[in-house]
Amino acid sequence: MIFRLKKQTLDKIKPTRSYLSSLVFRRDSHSQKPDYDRRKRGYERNTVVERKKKEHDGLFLQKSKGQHLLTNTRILDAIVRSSDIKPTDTVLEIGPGTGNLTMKLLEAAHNVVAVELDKRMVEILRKRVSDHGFADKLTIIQKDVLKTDFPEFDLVVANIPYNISSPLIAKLVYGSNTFRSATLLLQKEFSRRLLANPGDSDFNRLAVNVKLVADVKFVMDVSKREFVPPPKVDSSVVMIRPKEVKPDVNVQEWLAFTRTCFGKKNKTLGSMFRQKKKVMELLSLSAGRNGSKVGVMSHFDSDVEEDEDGEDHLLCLDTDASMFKEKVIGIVRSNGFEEKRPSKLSHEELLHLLYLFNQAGIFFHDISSLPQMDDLLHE
Ligand SMILES: C[S@@+](CC[C@H](N)C(=O)[O-])C[C@H]1O[C@@H](n2cnc3c(N)ncnc32)[C@H](O)[C@@H]1O
Repeated sequence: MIFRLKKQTLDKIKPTRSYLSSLVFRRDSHSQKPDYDRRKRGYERNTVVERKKKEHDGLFLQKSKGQHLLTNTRILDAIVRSSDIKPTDTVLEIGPGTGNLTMKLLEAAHNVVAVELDKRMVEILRKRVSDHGFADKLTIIQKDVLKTDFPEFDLVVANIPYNISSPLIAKLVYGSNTFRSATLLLQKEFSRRLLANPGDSDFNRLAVNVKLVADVKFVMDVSKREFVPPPKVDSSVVMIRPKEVKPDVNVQEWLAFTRTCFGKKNKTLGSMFRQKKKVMELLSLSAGRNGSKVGVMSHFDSDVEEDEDGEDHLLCLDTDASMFKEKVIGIVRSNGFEEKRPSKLSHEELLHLLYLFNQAGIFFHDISSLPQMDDLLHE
């Protein structure tokens, strides 16, 4: 068993075998083996060094909560400058941690609403803010940001935990709050995906969904060395600005449609909509919408064969299903989409294709399931 140590104690530790085994790794005196294995000692000494790296002012930082604190003042200032905060603004900060960014935001904004999951962080933040005389300007909500209804705010500025990037951005851009912009520190790779445009090789479902309703601008890259503890990957700051005029489309229908279109990388729309599984799924969803019952799924489970492209073909078709498949393919073909790849299409083209499907009574979203706003990325 390894005991947790205070920072002061850790600072005193010299990584020598005798000191570590006497102080750090002492179990109870009875169970301690006199000839403790050398390799095991080395491993445990490394563990202490690793633990020490994850400690910040005596606070153990948890990777599972994405606790990588941004410590470089120059970068914190640059983020605040690029966020375009007005002195009258209410800023929403997600994951304030110990308050490195919060302090800067409090100087620039009228007030800050900070949503933080970790009680220990909340205590440190509260004390730090009140020591600097800013307590009146800060509201802390100690909750999981994904399960919190936001109060009104003008801007979001945050160094967020990377593991919730996709659902959090979905909550912001497809949620009910109106705001000017969200300046977010994200994993570099994720921000590149978010910034991709139609025609780019990496244009993807995340970008197509976010950019339907918002503009995304690159602000700057931030090296992993600027964080304590350093994460494994570099980061980037991006600014997301909700569009003033958003397309008139059912969001759930759009999200389900893009899940289909971007589900298989590099497939043409023709081959996508020829897949047996997809045709049957659409038939079932659309029949449900149009008020008729279909029980055709089971007819086909045993009547499918795969060609050399890995595509499923229906061999023995029920008349309804066969006609439905022709209808689906007909829409894709007659509008010139058959040979196109979704990553090459503009929003206008994708919206037009969805419109054509819906007009023909073909739907993508299962109205009996719960709304899935957090699903921007998953295929
Ligand atoms: C990357 S750290 C940023 C800390 C601070 N803003 C900074 O820049 O130094 C992310 C913070 O988000 C908090 N956090 C993680 N998951 C959260 C969630 N679901 N809701 C709210 N806060 C969360 C963590 O506890 C941590 O303090």
